[in-house]
Amino acid sequence: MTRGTGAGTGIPAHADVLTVTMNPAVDHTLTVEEPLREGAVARTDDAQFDAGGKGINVSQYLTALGVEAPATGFLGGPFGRMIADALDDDGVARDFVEIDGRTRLNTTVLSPDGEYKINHNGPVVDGADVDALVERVRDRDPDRLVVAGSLPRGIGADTVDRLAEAGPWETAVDMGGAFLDRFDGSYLVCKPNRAELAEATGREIETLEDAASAAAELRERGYRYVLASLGADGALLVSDSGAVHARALPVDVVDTVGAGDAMLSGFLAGLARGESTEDALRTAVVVAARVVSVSGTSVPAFDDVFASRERVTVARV
Ligand SMILES: O=P(O)(O)OC[C@@]1(O)O[C@H](CO)[C@@H](O)[C@@H]1O
Repeated sequence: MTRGTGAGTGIPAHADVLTVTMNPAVDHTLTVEEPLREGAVARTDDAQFDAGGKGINVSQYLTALGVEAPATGFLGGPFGRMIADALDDDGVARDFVEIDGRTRLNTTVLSPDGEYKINHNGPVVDGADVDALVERVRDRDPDRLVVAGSLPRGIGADTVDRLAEAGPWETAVDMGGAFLDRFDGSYLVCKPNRAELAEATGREIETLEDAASAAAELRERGYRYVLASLGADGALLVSDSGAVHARALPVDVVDTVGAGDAMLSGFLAGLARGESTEDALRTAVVVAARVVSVSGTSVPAFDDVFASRERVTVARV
């Protein structure tokens, strides 16, 4: 059955966490047995389609972790309907603004020689769509708002500040490095990866100490926490009490798509459960390890995530 892309059923009147994905995507993951060759057609039986876009992934991961986290943003066209249907099927509440443009399709190719990702820039969104989105967020009056992923054409960093300042909620952002020093508001947390941290601060990041001092500099620009995802080097959390590093867990990586979203989800789930920030960092690392062990942005089993956090070693930097 095809349903509309706007509001689903079961959207709560008040949300603990509400995610905003302004540029959602269907994530198309293809696995090929041979490296791609120019001029040759690669064929595969192995194709997967997931509802994606960073905020949508956070909603899916948080919902699976037991934290109610409806999703909003912009959806349109056939891929928008696929995403709406997938969220309904997975029990993730949604309340999107329907746009005239088409939601995008992003492709990941998993090949023996590596992981290739191609992201479309997405549709154009206009001022009336943004006004409608601000109203959706106000209607849900969340405790925490997560604004994540790239912005569709026609939208700038000021829209993120507008969403953050439209009510009393705390806002987490997960966006490209070029944006992270452009916001005027105060934010709960940002989650750069190493490249984004380097881009946001104009610094070279080679060591953990480099990452910690770049994150401390970024924090001064309006974030209570900077949660930096460092891939195989684990994660770093910088707050007003200094920098803490968590080692990554050993894991067989299938692909890294969604790893950062998983890390932010684990951190927010930890905070929602009243964990200390160090324990929330541990939870973040466990959730990210689970997500990289499955392909695409599908949701892995999270059964004993909270018990497993004791396996993560943390140390002050
Ligand atoms: O183009 P953006 O918005 O920066 O990133 C979009 C995206 O790559 O991020 C998610 C993984 O983090 C995927 O679900 C999705 O395809």
